[in-house]
Amino acid sequence: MSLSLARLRPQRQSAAGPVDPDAAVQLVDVTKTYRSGGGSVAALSSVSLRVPRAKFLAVMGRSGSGKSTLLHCAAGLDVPTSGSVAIGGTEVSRLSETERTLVRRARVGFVFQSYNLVPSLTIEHNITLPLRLAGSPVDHAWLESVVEHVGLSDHLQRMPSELSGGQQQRAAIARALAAGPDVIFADEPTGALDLQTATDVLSLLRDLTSSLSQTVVMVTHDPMAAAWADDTVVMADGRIDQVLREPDAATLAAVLGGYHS
Ligand SMILES: Nc1ncnc2c1ncn2[C@@H]1O[C@H](COP(=O)(O)OP(=O)(O)OP(=O)(O)O)[C@@H](O)[C@H]1O
Repeated sequence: MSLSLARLRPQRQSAAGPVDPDAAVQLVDVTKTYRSGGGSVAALSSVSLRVPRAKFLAVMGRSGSGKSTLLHCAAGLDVPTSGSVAIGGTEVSRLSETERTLVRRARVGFVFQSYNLVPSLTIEHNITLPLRLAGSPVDHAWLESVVEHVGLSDHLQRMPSELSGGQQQRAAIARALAAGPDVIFADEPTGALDLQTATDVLSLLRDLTSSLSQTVVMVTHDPMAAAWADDTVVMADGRIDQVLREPDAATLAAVLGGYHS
């Protein structure tokens, strides 16, 4: 039997409650437990989170607080032990691995600290790779606008090694945007960049939410980076401990400092 996205249309009801079709991402009562050394670790405990469309959300918290686990579950890379995760109204937490892969390819973009571009492909082919993997046609008008948006129109035929770190990260952002995803997950996207280049990349992510109504969820340790987001959730011991609305970097640094003492 072939799988198609048509079969994975948005649902209105999930085992954990109603799915909100207007949310880009919705977690309801998500728990993730890992077995570890004969015992178990609760990496996420009863996490509920709704990320509206066109929001830029930062996720912070000290090491081990559950940020990566949250990102992996929210992006459909992993399934929760209990609770539900919906992306663009489709409950991914109850799909098979193959179905989740299809949803991810069509609806989720990823940006990583290390860019993860394929070194042997041109920038153009890197950007269109997710579309080709998904067997989707390349919408050239959309692609042109995305490439222009990230400022790489003159670099499409170059190889990744011929670009600066900031340019490579902008190519990775274009790749994440190419399929018109419900949400882009960015994991420490500026961790490898100098301050000015990091500022350019954060300004671009910020701009995507306003000009393209793109939802972005960014995990970061850096209060300066998180300050570019609309809101910041602070994780502690696998829970969302605080939600800060439009905090500035100084407020975030002070709040984060409290978790390290
Ligand atoms: N595969 C795994 N097996 C066992 N325990 C795990 C696994 N993955 C994560 N954990 C544990 O779950 C908890 C949350 O880990 P997670 O990686 O989500 O934290 P984090 O906030 O992303 O940390 P960091 O900032 O260091 O990346 C930690 O106690 C971690 O040791």
